[in-house]
Amino acid sequence: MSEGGNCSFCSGSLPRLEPITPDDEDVLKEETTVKQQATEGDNPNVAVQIRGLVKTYPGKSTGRCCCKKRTPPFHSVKGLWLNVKKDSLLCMLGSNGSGKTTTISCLTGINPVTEGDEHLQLFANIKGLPPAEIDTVVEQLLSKSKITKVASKMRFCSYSGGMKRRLSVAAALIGDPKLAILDEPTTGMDPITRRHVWEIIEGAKKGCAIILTTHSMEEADVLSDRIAIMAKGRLRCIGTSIRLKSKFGTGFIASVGFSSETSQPEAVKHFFKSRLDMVPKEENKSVLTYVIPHGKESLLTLGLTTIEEVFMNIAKQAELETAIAEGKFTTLTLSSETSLEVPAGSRFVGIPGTKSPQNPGGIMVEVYWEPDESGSLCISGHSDEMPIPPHIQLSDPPNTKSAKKTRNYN
Ligand SMILES: Nc1ncnc2c1ncn2[C@@H]1O[C@H](COP(=O)(O)OP(=O)(O)OP(=O)(O)O)[C@@H](O)[C@H]1O
Repeated sequence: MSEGGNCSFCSGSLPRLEPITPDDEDVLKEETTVKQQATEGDNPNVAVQIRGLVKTYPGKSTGRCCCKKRTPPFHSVKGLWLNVKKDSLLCMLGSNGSGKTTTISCLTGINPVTEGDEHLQLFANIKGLPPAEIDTVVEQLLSKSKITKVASKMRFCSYSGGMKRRLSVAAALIGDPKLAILDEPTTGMDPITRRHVWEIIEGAKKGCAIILTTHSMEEADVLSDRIAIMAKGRLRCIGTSIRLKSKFGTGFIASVGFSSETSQPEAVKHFFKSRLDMVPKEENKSVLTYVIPHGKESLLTLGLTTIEEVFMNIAKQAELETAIAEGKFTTLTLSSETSLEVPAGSRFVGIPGTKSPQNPGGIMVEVYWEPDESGSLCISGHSDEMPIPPHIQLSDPPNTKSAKKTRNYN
């Protein structure tokens, strides 16, 4: 399919996006499976198949009259191959601007695609309910979405944002559709209402394929059969929550809580130090948190890391790639007040000029990142300075200006 009438720069046609081979084995496998199924014919277990979706927005005009310029075209989705299976929920995660809504808008036809097919093996039922069933169904809808009798007499426009969303989710799922697409269905809901909506969604999975986008990692963990994480318009990983946690999590999280002042955090710290040679990742009055690397888990009984950590690792990797490609750097100010320019998302940063006979590799810090309100990564802190351990690989940045300040990162 093509997006007729949209001209880019001066040529009148949007530039084609060169196919990008995924780095991740599961993303590559998904792409290969979809391509194979597309050639061989329909797969009865698949409700929606996205075949090489590309969405390119034309550049915008800036300036006036003779000074008019166009910004370059922007590839919002860069070749997405994805199966959504029947009777299951696929959750799409991604930072702001990663391309989730664009994908959904292309799927629902709100937005024309630039390249690719979307192939719906099952269409959502047009809800042609028999008139005799309508009253019962409406009552079920209101009770499922926990809209009270008083509220049911109010106009929809005077509902709160949370009530509107709750009713919209129930309305989307009523009448047993075969496919439901829910774009951030629980945004802005209080935790209790959110749980009601989760129950509605969970109950609707049988007989229905659901595509859901969210910024809530807990929601993704609770509801998903598979999770797809997008970054910068590309699918970066796909799989069950357990698969992603064991593949992308740095290990296991152990949180040790202290219920009274008589508890002994020092004894716990000593245990972890002597048994696993580890210091707490986070520490406050009542909890010590440790990240146990893969390989050491057999020494303790542990739970897997969270989807939030998986998401942050994927987002950091994507930011790092872009920062390196575009030469974008962020200022890291160390406790010693030294400032270094580091690519966004870099985890281990070597400090220039710290090589010594005691520390022949030099000194480094681990940098902590968190998303800001717009979803971009910003520095939330850094570890104490420490000698660079032999197993940590730091590479030289390509930016010579910054290389003067920051020699190493990864
Ligand atoms: N009409 C448009 N013209 C140009 N660029 C657009 C347009 N719509 C979206 N984009 C760009 O496409 C990218 C993907 O946007 P999209 O809304 O799909 O992201 P998202 O993952 O849904 O983000 P969010 O979590 O904030 O909803 C963004 O960089 C956005 O600025």
